This record gives sequence, C-alpha cells and structure tokens, in this order.
Amino acid sequence: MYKILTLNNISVKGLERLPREKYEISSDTSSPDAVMLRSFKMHDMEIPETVKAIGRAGAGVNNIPVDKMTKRGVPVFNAPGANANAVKELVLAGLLIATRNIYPAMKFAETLEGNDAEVSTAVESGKKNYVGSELHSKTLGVIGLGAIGIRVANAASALGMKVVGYDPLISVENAWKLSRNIQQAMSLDHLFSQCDAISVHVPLLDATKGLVSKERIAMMNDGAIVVNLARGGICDDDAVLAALESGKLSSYVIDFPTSKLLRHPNVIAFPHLGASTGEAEENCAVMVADQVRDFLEDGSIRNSVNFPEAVLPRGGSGSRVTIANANVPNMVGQISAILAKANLNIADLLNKSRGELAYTIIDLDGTIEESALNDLRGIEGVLSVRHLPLKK
Ligand SMILES: NC(=O)c1ccc[n+]([C@@H]2O[C@H](COP(=O)([O-])OP(=O)(O)OC[C@H]3O[C@@H](n4cnc5c(N)ncnc54)[C@H](O)[C@@H]3O)[C@@H](O)[C@H]2O)c1
Ligand SMILES: O=C(O)[C@H](O)COP(=O)(O)O
Repeated sequence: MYKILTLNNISVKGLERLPREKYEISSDTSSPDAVMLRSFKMHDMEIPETVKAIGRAGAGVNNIPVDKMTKRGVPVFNAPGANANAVKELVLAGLLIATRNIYPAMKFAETLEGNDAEVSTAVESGKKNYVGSELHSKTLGVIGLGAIGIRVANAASALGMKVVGYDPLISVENAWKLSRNIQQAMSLDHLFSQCDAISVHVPLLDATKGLVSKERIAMMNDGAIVVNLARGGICDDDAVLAALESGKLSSYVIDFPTSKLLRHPNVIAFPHLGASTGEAEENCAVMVADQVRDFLEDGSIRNSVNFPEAVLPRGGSGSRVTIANANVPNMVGQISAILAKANLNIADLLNKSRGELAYTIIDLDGTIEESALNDLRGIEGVLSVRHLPLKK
C-alpha cells in the first residue's frame, strides 16, 4: 500500500487516479511515500524520510524546498500548462476591470435606490464618472512566454492589442505556438519603454525578484497598468504604490495582495484566484496524480522540475531498480559492477541526466537482494535507490 499525504485539498478527479486498493490518501499520515499539494508552504516543514516524491498540483514550486529534495534524490513534479487557460482568462478580466473601471462602477450601482425611473436617472447621470478606455490598439508587454504567457499574448493580440513579448529562455515548442503578430522585445527595458500595460508570467526566482522595478515602471507610458498573477515579489510593491500615487500607473492587478496593497483604490486585488476554476483544479490534480503514480510504481519521471525526463517500458523478468545520483563519471560503471557481482543480468537500462543530477532505471532478469541494494546505496554520490519488484 502506498501512502499519500495531502497538504491541500486536491480535486477528487485527481485522487481517483490512485486506486484505493493500492493507495491510502490522508491529510494526516506520518510516513507517506509521496506528498501532494497546491500552495502549502513546505519550507519550514519536517519532511519525513519516507517521502519518495512530491507532486505539486499546479505550476509554481516556490513553496517547495526543491534543492533540499534534489539532495535527497526525491523528484518534485508539477503540472505544466494544466491551469494556464484559467490564468489567461483572469488576466484578461483584470485588464478589463482596470480599463473599464468595473469595480468602482459596480460599487456605485450597488448604492442606487428608488423606483425604476429614479434608478435610471441616477445611472445616466453617474456613468460619466466611470468612463474607461479600450484595450484595442494599446500595447501589452508579456514577460515570460511559457504556458500562460503565450496564451495571454495570443488572446490579447486577438482582442486587437499590440503585443510585445520577452523571454530569453523561451522553448522551441512555445515559440511555435506564439502568434506571428507578437513582437519580440530585445530586453526588458525595450519592452517597458513601449507599453501601456504589462503582464508578468515568470516564476519567482532570484533573477525575477523585483523585476518590475521603479526604474522600469518609469519607462512605461503614463497611466499604464501592471498585471501580476505570477507571484508577489516579482513587482516591487513600494515602487508600484509610488507610481499609483503619481499617476504613472493607473492600476495594479495582483493575485497576491499584501497588507500595504489592500484597499488602495487603484489596486485590483484577487485572493490568489488564477488557477481556481473547476477545470484547472481537475487538470492539475489528474496530471500530477498520474505522474506520482507512474513514479511510485514504475520509477518513470515526467514533468519533474528537478529530475530529467525518464520513461522506460517495463522489461526483464525480475526487479526494476532506480538510482538517483550525482552526475559524475563512472557511476553507471560502478552500478554495473555491483549488479555483475550479484550475478544479475541487465535486461534494459536508461540513464538520463539534468545538470548535476543523473537518474538511472535498470530492469533485471532476476530478483535483487537487499545486500546488493545496500552496496548501490554505498556508492559515493548516490542519493536514492529504489527497488520496484515486478508488477503482478
Ligand atoms: N495566480 C495563479 O494562480 C497562478 C497559476 C499558475 C501559475 N502561476 C505563476 O505563473 C508562473 C508561470 O507559469 P507558467 O505555467 O506559464 O510557467 P512556464 O514554466 O510554462 O513559463 C514560465 C516562463 O518564464 C520564462 N522565464 C523564466 N525566467 C525568466 C526571466 N528572467 N525573464 C523572462 N522570462 C523568464 C521561462 O523561459 C518560461 O517560458 C508560475 O511559475 C507561477 O508562479 C500563478
Ligand atoms: O502556481 C500555481 O499553479 C498557482 O499559483 C496556483 O496555486 P493554487 O494551486 O494554490 O491555486
């Protein structure tokens, strides 16, 4: 029986991918094989040594101690793209709420009283206070052209916006998906200096902290809008507030409000709602549950943020062994020597690496004994070894 610890509510559709006869799922288990979560902050948590995998039902992994897990040889999985459409739609909503003064206008409408004629009179005289502007022909800068950024860029272009994108690390696959109407900015400064609005879609990293800075906001067109549904910390809140005061910015749309941002009349704050649609919650949970299951049962790695992709169909007539180790020379040589000493024939082998980490899946003809597994664990640089007996 595999034990799964859930640290947030995970969509039932996802949990259903883990059959009850094999999986015990609980928000309170002391020795889990895997953890599934959304935004729960794991950094201060004591993570049991029994944990073999972490599955983030979402995109961002800044709430997970990924480096610590890598050193333990534990893969962290996420669900790339599974909530991207939900975020895209909320970005468009944020832009429209900002440009059409929708929130203050709705608050005004809620104050109206009287009979139909009186309400109508108040509507017609009040509406002049909420005149907005149109997105059409305005310039939007999209920073980060990953799963969300490309969707935002393409959708904004379809609405008639001029769209400029910036992502020095864009994948070839994403570049193919980008509308040819999207222009490429050669630098962040180049992007900011053309924009009426920007939307950030990068992970929170040291390199992206404070990316929307006082200096860059100053380059934007007057009355510009900043949309941040990515993470707090990517924008410098003090710089944003000062720019809202001066009128340089007209609105700040943020999915991660802080106390100083709350109740500012030009801050449009959502309570981290980007991925909160039934569809996105289901997509993320299903994707990550499948990945965690494949790893626990077969050692396969798909969509890990710290391990290489590694999928090997089951072969051999005996044990499967998986090994995570430092990516240094002669690891496979040392592993093979131990298996040869144990008189085990290798039926199939996959060895992949990613940065400083390597991962090997080996199918054997025959069953490996605990002593040979311990010899593998004893190789300098080996981080984790798992034995996955032949599936019944
Ligand atoms: N508000 C929400 O509910 C919500 C939902 C999903 C994702 N997010 C946030 O949005 C982020 C992006 O999500 P995604 O699914 O598009 O991820 P993604 O990995 O598909 O895309 C991120 C993109 O950012 C680019 N990038 C990285 N560093 C960069 C830099 N310094 N400058 C420019 N580009 C850079 C990468 O090349 C990549 O293309 C997540 O990391 C998460 O923090 C928020
Ligand atoms: O990174 C993400 O996927 C989002 O921030 C969604 O977080 P949530 O799953 O807690 O809504």
